[in-house]
Amino acid sequence: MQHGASCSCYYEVIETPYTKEEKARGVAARWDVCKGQLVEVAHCILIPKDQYNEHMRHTVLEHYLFRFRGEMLLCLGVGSLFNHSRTPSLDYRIDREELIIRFYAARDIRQGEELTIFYGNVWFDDTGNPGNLSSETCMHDHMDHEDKFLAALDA
Ligand SMILES: C[S@@+](CC[C@H](N)C(=O)[O-])C[C@H]1O[C@@H](n2cnc3c(N)ncnc32)[C@H](O)[C@@H]1O
Repeated sequence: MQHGASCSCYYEVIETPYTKEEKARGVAARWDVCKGQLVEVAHCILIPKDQYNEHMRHTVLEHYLFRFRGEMLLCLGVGSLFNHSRTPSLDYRIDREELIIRFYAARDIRQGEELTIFYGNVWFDDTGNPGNLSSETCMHDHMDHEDKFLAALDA
């Protein structure tokens, strides 16, 4: 079921009953998307390290931050609503200078399919159960992710 007004973009926000938020959402493709297609350009807010350590890591936002080379980014818009999958339909690249995350189709995606990203190995097992999260570990661990993405595009 769609939430809110529709738009001309590639996605729509959907309900995801398998996630446990009070209002559980994810993102789905509004139509077929080809591998490599740029799906979303999301602007981010850089979280100063001291503010992250003293405040944000103790809040729900800890579950929404992207870590990039030791820094924390809060991704605006639907960039914060992509759920995790071990076989994600999206990959992403972080532009630290512009504070932008670009999300690309990691493979051909069918209309209605959920748009997911890979959060990193610590978060969920294949059944969606919480993984071995430590308070030091943040949601989207970008380390060595770009190589994987570029390899996928070249395949
Ligand atoms: C970045 S948010 C994703 C959007 C979130 N579903 C929402 O409605 O706000 C990350 C949170 O979504 C949930 N989540 C994401 N992927 C999941 C999955 N594969 N299985 C279960 N919960 C998931 C977890 O609660 C996680 O803390």
